[in-house]
Amino acid sequence: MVETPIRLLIAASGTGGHVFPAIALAEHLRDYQIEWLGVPNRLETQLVPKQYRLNTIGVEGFQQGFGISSLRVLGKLIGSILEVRKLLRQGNFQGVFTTGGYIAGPAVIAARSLGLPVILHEANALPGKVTRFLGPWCSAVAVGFEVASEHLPRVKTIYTSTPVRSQFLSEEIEASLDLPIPKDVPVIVVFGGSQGAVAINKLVRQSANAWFDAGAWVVHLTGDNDPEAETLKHPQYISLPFYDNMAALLRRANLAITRSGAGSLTEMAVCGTPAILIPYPFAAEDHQTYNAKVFTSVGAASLFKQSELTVQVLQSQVLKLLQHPEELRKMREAAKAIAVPDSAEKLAKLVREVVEM
Ligand SMILES: CC(=O)N[C@H]1[C@@H](OP(=O)(O)OP(=O)(O)OC[C@H]2O[C@@H](n3ccc(=O)[nH]c3=O)[C@H](O)[C@@H]2O)O[C@H](CO)[C@@H](O)[C@@H]1O
Repeated sequence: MVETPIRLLIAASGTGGHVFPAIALAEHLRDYQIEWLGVPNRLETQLVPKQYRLNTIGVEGFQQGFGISSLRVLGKLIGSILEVRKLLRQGNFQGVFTTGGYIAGPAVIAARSLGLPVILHEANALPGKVTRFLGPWCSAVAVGFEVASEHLPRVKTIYTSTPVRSQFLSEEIEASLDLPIPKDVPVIVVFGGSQGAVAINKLVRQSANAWFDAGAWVVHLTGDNDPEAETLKHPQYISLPFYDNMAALLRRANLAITRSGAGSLTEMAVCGTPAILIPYPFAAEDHQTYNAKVFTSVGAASLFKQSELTVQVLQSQVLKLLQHPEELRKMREAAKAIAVPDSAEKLAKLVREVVEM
C-alpha cells in the first residue's frame, strides 16, 4: 500500500526574515505535501508560488491602544481564523509550522482549535508579541537564539538556531560571486535587511571615500526606496538595490555594515562575517538591539545606536578594523563559533517528531 504524504501548512509571511527560514525548512521536508499561508501583497507572493501552493488571507497587526481601528483588526482576525480553519479542514492538513508575526495569530488559533499540532519558530532574541502570547498554546516552540527562552517563561523551548537558505552551506559558493571585485582587496558589504536602510545608506555614502583611500571596495545594497541611491560614483564602489547571492557576498566580505534582523545575523554567523551593527530604531520593542547583543557579547560585532552614530565615528571605526586584520579574523571566528549550520535539519526533525507523533 502506498503511504499518503503528510500535509503541512506553513504560515510564513512578510519580510525575508520570516519567509527564508521557512523555505529552508521546507527543503528538508521533501516527502511532505506543503502548502503556504501568506497575505496577498508581501514577499511570499514572489518567492513561494514557484514551489508551493500559496493561500492568502487578509490579516494585519494591532496598533498601540484600543480604538475603532483595533475593532476593525479584531474583526479581520476573527474572519481569517475562520478562513484558516476551513482551509485546514478541507485540505486535510495534519499540522502547521509558522515563523511568527501577524500571520501566526490566525494560523495558531485555527490549528489548535481543531486539535492540530503547531510548531512555531521564533528567530529573534526578544520574541515577538504573537510568540509570547500564543507560544504556550503551541505544541513546540523553537528559538533562533538561546537567550529568547528567558523571555518565554511559560514555554518549553528548543534551541535550533534559524535555518538559512541551502546556498549558505555550500563550500564552493564564494566562486559564484558575479561582481567585478579584484581578488585580494578588502570588501565591505552594506545592507539594511530585506528592505534596505536609507539612514545607513546616507552615512555610508558620506564615509566611503576614506575607505576607498585605504584600498577597500564597498558593495552597497541600497534597497529600492532610496532616492539618492545612484549619487556616489567610484571605481571601488558597487551599488545595487538588492542582491540575490548573499551567501557568496557574505563569505567574501571582510566586514558588513548592517541592521540586526535575525535572518541577516544568522547568515553572517554561518559565513563568519564580522559586522558593525546598527539596529533599526523603530523595530517592535527594539528587538534588533537584543539580536545585536547576541553578537557583541561573543565579540563577533560592534553595536552602534543609529541616533549616536556620526560619519566620523563610522568612518574611523571601519578604518581601525581595516588596519587590524587580526581583529577582523577574531571577529570572524567568534561569529562562526555561534553558527548552527544544521539548523534546518534540527527544525525538520522537530517538525517530524511533533506532526508524526
Ligand atoms: C524591520 C524589521 O522589523 N525587520 C525584522 C524582519 O527582518 P528583515 O527581513 O527585514 O531582515 P532580516 O535581517 O531578518 O533578513 C533579511 C534577509 O534579506 C536578505 N537580503 C537582504 C538584502 C539583499 O540585497 N539581498 C538579500 O537576500 C538577507 O540575506 C536576509 O536573508 O524579520 C526578522 C525576523 O523576525 C527580524 O529579526 C527583523 O528585525
